[in-house]
Parts: sequence; C-alpha cells; structure tokens
Amino acid sequence: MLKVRLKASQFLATMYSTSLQFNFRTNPFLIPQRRCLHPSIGFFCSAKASSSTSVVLKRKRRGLSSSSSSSSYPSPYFYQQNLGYGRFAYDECESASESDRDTESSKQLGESTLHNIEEWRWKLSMLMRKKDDQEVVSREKKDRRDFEHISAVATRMGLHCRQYEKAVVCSKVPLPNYRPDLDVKRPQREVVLPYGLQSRVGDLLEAHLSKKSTNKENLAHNASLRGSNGNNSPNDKELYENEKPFARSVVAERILKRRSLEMRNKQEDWEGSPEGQKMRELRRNLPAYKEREALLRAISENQVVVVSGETGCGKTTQLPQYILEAEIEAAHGATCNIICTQPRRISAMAVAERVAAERGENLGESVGYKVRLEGMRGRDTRLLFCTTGILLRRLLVDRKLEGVTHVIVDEIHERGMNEDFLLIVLKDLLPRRPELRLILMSATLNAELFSSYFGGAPMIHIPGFTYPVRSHFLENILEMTRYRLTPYNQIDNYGQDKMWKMQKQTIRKRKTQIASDVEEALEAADFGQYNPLTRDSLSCWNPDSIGFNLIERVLCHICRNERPGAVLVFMTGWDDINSVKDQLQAHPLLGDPSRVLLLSCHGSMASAEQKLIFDKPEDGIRKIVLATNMAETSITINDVVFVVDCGKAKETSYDAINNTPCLLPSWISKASARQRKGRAGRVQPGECYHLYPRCVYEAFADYQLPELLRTPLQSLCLQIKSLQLGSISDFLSKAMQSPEPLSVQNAIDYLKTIGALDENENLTVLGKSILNYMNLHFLLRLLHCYFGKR
Ligand SMILES: Nc1ncnc2c1ncn2[C@@H]1O[C@H](COP(=O)(O)OP(=O)(O)OP(=O)(O)O)[C@@H](O)[C@H]1O
Repeated sequence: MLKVRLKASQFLATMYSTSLQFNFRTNPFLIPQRRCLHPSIGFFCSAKASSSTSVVLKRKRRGLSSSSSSSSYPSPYFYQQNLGYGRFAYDECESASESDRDTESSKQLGESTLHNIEEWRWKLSMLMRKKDDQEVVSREKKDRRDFEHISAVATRMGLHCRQYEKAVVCSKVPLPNYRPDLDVKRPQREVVLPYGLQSRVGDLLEAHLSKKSTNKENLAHNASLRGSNGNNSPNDKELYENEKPFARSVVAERILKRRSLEMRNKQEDWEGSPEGQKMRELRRNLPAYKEREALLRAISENQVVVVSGETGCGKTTQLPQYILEAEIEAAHGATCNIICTQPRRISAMAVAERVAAERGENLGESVGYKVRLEGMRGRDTRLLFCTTGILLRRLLVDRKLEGVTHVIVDEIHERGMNEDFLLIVLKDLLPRRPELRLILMSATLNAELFSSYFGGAPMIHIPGFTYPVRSHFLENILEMTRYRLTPYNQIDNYGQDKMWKMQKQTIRKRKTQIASDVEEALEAADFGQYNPLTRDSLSCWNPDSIGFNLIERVLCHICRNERPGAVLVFMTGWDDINSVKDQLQAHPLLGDPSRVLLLSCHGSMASAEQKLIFDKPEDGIRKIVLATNMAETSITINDVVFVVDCGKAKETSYDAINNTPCLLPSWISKASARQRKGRAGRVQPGECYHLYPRCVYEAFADYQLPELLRTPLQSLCLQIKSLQLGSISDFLSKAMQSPEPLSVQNAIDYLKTIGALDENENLTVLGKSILNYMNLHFLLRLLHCYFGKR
C-alpha cells in the first residue's frame, strides 16, 4: 500500500510539472464551463470585458445603433450583447506552447508603476482615431498615482476616465458611477447552454411564433366558416392538432427559404457594388481562385477532400468562403453550416474578421468566430471560425455534429494533439453522417498522409503566392551587420530570473536527435567563402542560446538601414519575449517610443491585446512585434515586411535525466521556418532573417513530430478516459500515427498499479483526483500569471 501511495505521489509530482500542457493542449473538455474562478479575476468572469489589461469595445460592429449612445451611457443590454454573455456554449483551453507566462517585474515601493505611459498614449490616440471603438479598459494593477497619470492623459485628449476597483476605463462617452460588467465582487456570469439545445430552443421559438400567427389567421378563417356553416367544421382543438406537424415543417421550411433568399440578395448586392467588385478583383488574383470550381466539385462529390496549399495561396480565407458563396448562390445559405477550425485563437479571430470584410459584412453576420471565452456569432452566421478545442468540446455534447454541413480543419500539418484527436473522432463520425463534408487543409505538401488516413481521399494542390521574400541566414546576417559573436555575448539575459534561466539554458544542452543533427551539420559546414570575422563568429556560435544581443543588432540594422515596414520577431515563449523586450526598451533607438513601437503577442494575452499587432502605427514609427509561434500560421499582419526567426519553439519533450516531461525550446521544422518566412511578403515584398546558419536549416526535420508521439502516455491515457473515448489502446490505435502498442500497454499498467485506473480501465477516484489536481495546477498557474507572483 505504501509503495502504491509513493508511486501515486511521484506520479502526481510528474503531472504537476506537466499539467499545464495537458489541460491546455490536450484536453479542452476538462475546463469547467463555469468560468468565474475568483471574484477578483475579472478576466475569468466574463468574455470581452474580462481581459487582463485592455479591451476595446466595438459598438457599431456589433450592430448597435450609434444614435442610442452618442452621449449617454450604454444600456445594460449593450453590455449583455457586447460582452457576449450567454451567447456561446463552448469553451476552449489554451495551448501550452502559448501559456508559459512569467511574472511582471515587481513594483518598487512608493514608486509609480506606470512605466508604459507611452503605450497608453498610443492606445488612447488609436481609440480617438477609430470611430467604431468606444473605450479602452485596463485591468493591470494600478495605484492612485497611475490612475491620475492616465486620467490626465485621457482628459487632455477629451476622453472620460474612471476607475472601477481594479479596472481603469477611458471612454469617448461619459462614464457612470457603477459598471456591472466591471464589478468583480458580483460578477455577471455567462449562462452556458449546449449548442444543440440553443439551436433547438431558437428553432422552436421561431416555429412557435410563426405558428401563432398562422393559427390566428386560421381561427379567424374558421370562425367565419362556422359563422356561415354552423357546427359542421372541425373544432378548434382538432384543427390545431391536425395542423401541428404540417405547420411546423412547412413553417420552418418557409422561414429557411426566405432567409436563404435574403442571403442570396445580400450577396448579389455586395458583389454588384463598387467595393465588392474591387474586393472580388483582389480575391481573383489569389492562386486559390483558379481551383475554385475544382475544389467545389471535389467537395460535392467526396465526403473527404485534402487540400494542400502553400503559404499565401488563399486556402484559409478563400476556401471556406467559396463553399459559403456556393451554398448561398444555390439558395441553401440558411441551411448550410460550415465550421472551420484554426489551431489558435488569434488566427480564428483574424481570419473571421478578414473574411467578413471580404464579404462586405460585420463580424457576426454570415461569418463569425468562437474562441476560448469569447466569440461573435449571430442568428445568420453560417461560417464559423473556431479553435480546434472549441469543436472538440462541441463534439463531446453533440457527438453527431447535428446541423453541421461542412467541417474544415485548417493547418493540419501542425499535428497538434487537438488536431489529431479531432481527426480520430471525425473519422469515426463520417459513416454515421454521410452528408457531412470534411475538408482537411495543410499548408505543406504532406497531403498523402492525410489522404491515406481517410481511405484515399482526393487531394488538390494549390501553389502558393507571396511577394518575393529574401532569406538571410546567420552567415549573411553577420556579414551584413558586421556583428561579432563571442562566447560572452551569447548568454541570454533573463533579468531578475537570471539564475533560474541560466539553469534552463544548461538543460537545453541535453541532446535531442535534432540537436545532434544540428551539431553534425555545423561540423560538416564549410564557411570558406565568408570573411575571417564571420568565420570566427560562426565557430563560436552557440546553438543553445536564443541570441538576445544578436536580435537587438538585427533590429537596429533594420531600423537604421532598411525601408519602412513592421518587423515580426519569432521567439520561443513569454519569458524570452519579456526579457528581450526589457533589453530593447533600454536601447536608445529601439526603446525610443517616438521611433519604435514594441508589441508582444503571446497565447496567454487577452485577445484585445493580441489584436493590437494588426494596427498600423503612426507614420515614422516602426512596429516591432515579439511573438511566439502562435503568429506562425494563417495570420496576415498587413504592414509586416521583415521577419526575424530565432529558429526555435517550445515543445513538450522528456527531460531524460530527471525522467520528467518538460516544455523546452527546440529547433523548429522546415515547414515551420517556411511558415514564419511566409508572414512577410503577403501584401508586399519582404525579408526574412534566420538567426541560424543555412546548414542548420538543412538539418531541420521536414515536419515536426506529432504531439501525440511526443506526449507522455500516462497523462494522455487519463485524458482519453476522462473524455469517455472508449478503450485507450483502441482509441490510440485509430490515430494517424499511433504510439507503440507496448508503450501504451506499459502506461496503462502503470496507471493500474498506482490505482488511477481500475482493472477494467475505468478512472478511479485517484485517477479523477490526478486530473483535478492537474486542473488545480492549471488554476494556480493562471493565478500566478494574473497576480504576477512566484
Ligand atoms: N487581413 C488581410 N489584409 C490584407 N490582405 C490579406 C489579409 N488576409 C489575407 N490577405 C491576403 O490574402 C492572401 C491569402 O491569405 P490566406 O490567409 O488565405 O493564406 P493561406 O493560403 O491560408 O496561407 P497561410 O497558410 O500561410 O496563412 C494573403 O497572402 C494576403 O495577400
């Protein structure tokens, strides 16, 4: 017994170190739908208004008339609508790679913490400029002096500013004494209804209302008949009961037909308008357009189609739109229901926004999105962009995806855990839903693998299109910048956390296969054609460091010598981003807010903050975005001309020495490097600076190993049981690339030995506690992120 307990506690410790990974990435189902964790954690209590730092409410875009609010405070209805309460049923967990958030630097006693007043000025001037936006909400910790500072800036700009407990609001309209949406003591909570129930209630209500009016007409008609024919006609009850099934289906049909025709008229109006024609012209220039008919034909003739499209070809923004347009043209707009999954929140939101704009609509009309804690979807939304986790969560309560006509899974080449899980579940579903269409989209050319998994599904390839993007590898960068690498200028400075991070840098040195390949490639490389300084530098290049100083030098080079345009820097995680940002802020050029706007983009940031990366800075200011691999796929930042790629991303792997799983930076794949490069050149020519030599790039794997194969199996098995996906080995054997059966069996045996699974492979109380413990750790981590405490 003692032995078992000991093992269980060891296991818990192991889980503790990895729980974030599994809660976020692998198990979107585990997060309770009730999201209010603690009254003081505003961002968990509601949707939009709950972002941790700033939120911009868009009034007009959500269909509120501007007249109702030009001078007065918005009604509670406004907040109800704008905050998205009760509108969406599904929630999603955050991916681990996006969630490793570090603490904010601690405050100095008695000193104002408002180190980012320039950022505030910029945010407020953006607010002034955007006529659709009404206010900025910040939940960062502030004291009275900070508030006064912000309030003074806002007042000078003619804005209204108020503090509601921990939140500060700057608004174009006068603010009330009390804001229910910012009340952390009595937070408004989202009422979560399962999707199926929501739509059933909607349909029943609609049918009921239409039937009521039909019945009224019939009753009037019968009354007149009775008046003339005496008592020979059927009584009212009989009439009502006989009519019921007939009326319901006919009424529903009529409503759907009417809506479909309305959608078609609206689409035709837009296509005929000058703006619509201009947009059409732009869209026609994308390579996907040439394949439009072939794609639509393949989709109508086959249940599964695999589309491989290189970066910039238009697969993400165009293909879902082609299906929607075709359905609307065929007057089936109101009956189609297309779901397109994206691996990340930011891409789901940004793509939905772009597609809505291409259709001349506001978000929430025919195109919407749903991501963790927020979304925008209306009655007529027929094309919904959501994260993979959201769809998985829906599948848990709506196993047949009732009403859904098309599922599009984008960026499947990334082979994240959620995507692989989703494919197993969808493959199971297809025979039970023969009319459902599944379209798999991959950015790169590994379509055969997916096609054979789905029984030889047809493949369509779309060539990519980007404006020319020049690649510069480390050797060229060193020549260009004349920067000299020494053993001493490659130690990344993580500020306060230096000791801890230094240990982490040592851990990085433990060799993985790819690290050995990189070393071999470096040994075999011949840099003979480069000048001696460059050769010296290359000989002491440290592949284990991210290279903060080199990044600084490259950014300086771009700012001083290159044409205007934003820079997107790919880092590995929140800790790197923060440390580099601190370093850059201390630099005379890069830290000068009148010349450089420094922004970060990371998975644990609020969506409103993430979206700032799409805004254009003022003329003469260069935008530099420090992002994780979350900005790698599907998004287009219009003004990005330069990409800086550190060549690494965080991924789960085993620390073989401690025998614990961990999330550590490792080399990316060639596919990822191409995707990173592809973020430049989407609307104009660009440059990509890879901070590693070309020979290292050649040593990269073509694709990253699927997360399913990198993830520790014990926790994976527990996840499968908690999701009620049947026998663990049966489920895993259905994966596109399943783990070794022996390893699966060992993991199951281990879980049985410690008592997490019983003899029949059911979760025991201990197993459930482990999962809850993992959730608890997840919550602690969130609290830690929110309050900035270690
Ligand atoms: N927000 C935007 N603003 C301007 N142009 C855009 C925007 N979004 C997309 N585009 C244009 O549409 C093209 C296709 O974008 P899309 O996201 O569909 O590409 P993709 O084929 O999915 O590539 P990737 O997988 O690399 O994201 C872009 O290269 C760009 O020219």
